[in-house]
Amino acid sequence: MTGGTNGSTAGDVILKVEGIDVFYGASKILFGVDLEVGRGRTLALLGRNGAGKSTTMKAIAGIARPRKGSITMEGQNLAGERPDIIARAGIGYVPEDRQVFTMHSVEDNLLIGMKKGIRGQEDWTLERVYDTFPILARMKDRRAGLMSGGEQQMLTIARTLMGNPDVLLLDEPSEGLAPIIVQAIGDLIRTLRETGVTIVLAEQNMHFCLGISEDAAVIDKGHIVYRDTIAGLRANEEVTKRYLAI
Ligand SMILES: Nc1ncnc2c1ncn2[C@@H]1O[C@H](COP(=O)(O)OP(=O)(O)OP(=O)(O)O)[C@@H](O)[C@H]1O
Repeated sequence: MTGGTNGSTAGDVILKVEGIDVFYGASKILFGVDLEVGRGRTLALLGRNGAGKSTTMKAIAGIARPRKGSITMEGQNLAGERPDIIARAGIGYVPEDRQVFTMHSVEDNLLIGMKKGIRGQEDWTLERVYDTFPILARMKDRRAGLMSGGEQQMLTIARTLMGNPDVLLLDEPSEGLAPIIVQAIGDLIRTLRETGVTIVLAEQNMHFCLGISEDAAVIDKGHIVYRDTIAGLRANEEVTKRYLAI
């Protein structure tokens, strides 16, 4: 593993992944993955198609079970716990495949996601979500299944926020969306960062992460191969050429 001298996340670490191995059947997919996410920071987990980004996110969210290693949030070990326990510990997960309740209205989708945060905080209310996502306010009575991909992505993020997470996992939120929508999602993530939520953003596209994340980790064939600030990564042509599709 290589990385910049200033490391990735100085200071207070809220989420720590140490040495996790994940298998799908007999195939080993993650090999001792380590990540450190600083409180209130945004970490971009970058890598090519099939590198292991989604599997890492699923392991943190409790959907893929690590066979080895630990995942700690505020010192509590969550590796191998059920997804609902992990969500209750303050981790909000937005999967790649945007899971909205298609037969329900936008507002019902948001209400389904509503719960207090682990510290009892109720920072995200319907009102605040509609303020932050005006597009959802305009569509609140629409059936979620009738929304575009970008709108569904926004709704999935908003629904996850209604659970008042301390850490938000976003798995390729820009995937398959038109450039103008990708830009809107980028703006939204920038707005969310200002609220102090910690974000882990899995992405193939480093350029999307510039100006959104401070920290970067690169995964390749299930190994973390580089950790640094995103600025350090951007300046490292050898690493970006070798491991990222740029
Ligand atoms: N359910 C599964 N069963 C078996 N192998 C899987 C499964 N899901 C993913 N894989 C394999 O695990 C590896 C890592 O996949 P993963 O989805 O984590 O990569 P990724 O970096 O998120 O890529 P993508 O951008 O395609 O989502 C790939 O080789 C993939 O084929």
